[in-house]
Amino acid sequence: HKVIIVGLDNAGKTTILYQFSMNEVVHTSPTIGSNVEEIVINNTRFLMWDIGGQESLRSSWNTYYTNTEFVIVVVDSTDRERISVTREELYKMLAHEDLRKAGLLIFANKQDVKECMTVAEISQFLKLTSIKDHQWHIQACCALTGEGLCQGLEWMMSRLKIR
Ligand SMILES: Nc1nc2c(ncn2[C@@H]2O[C@H](COP(=O)(O)OP(=O)(O)OP(=O)(O)O)[C@@H](O)[C@H]2O)c(=O)[nH]1
Ligand SMILES: [Mg+2]
Repeated sequence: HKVIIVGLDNAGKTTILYQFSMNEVVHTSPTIGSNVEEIVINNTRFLMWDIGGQESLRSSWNTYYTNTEFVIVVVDSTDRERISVTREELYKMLAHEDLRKAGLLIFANKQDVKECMTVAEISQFLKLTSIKDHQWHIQACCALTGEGLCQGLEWMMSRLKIR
């Protein structure tokens, strides 16, 4: 199952990818292009593409969309200034033909930081309840400790069973 991990630069996408594949916090630098890892959970294989989020790279996110079953959007919960940029990018993606059937998992990352936005605040900013044409789920997490990441994967697994 093909999964893409997107979101603004510095959101924690690469940190999440390597928590999934190695159970470790790796030292990251901004991703240019992408990283890909295979993750196997209960005999289910996910091919996860972690894509660089810098502004100049966002226009090429769409080259990764073909056959994507899940989009993981990683939000830096401490970045109140740019949540509206995430919202724009989110709705642009959801409108793309190649992602018509994709499920949407949102990670509200960096929950370890004091005074970060809560899941409720992020849901509201992103207007998630207005999304009717995609299955979606939002999950609080901390990529540094791994907290919340398994719950996100469990949601994806549960969607696969329904289909
Ligand atoms: N406090 C805190 N910092 C985190 C967390 N997750 C990631 N970070 C830090 O955020 C910074 C950016 O993480 P990356 O994983 O490189 O971010 P990215 O989304 O891959 O960024 P690009 O590749 O530029 O798109 C790093 O310094 C991470 O250590 C978290 O849950 N809490
Ligand atoms: Mg990265």
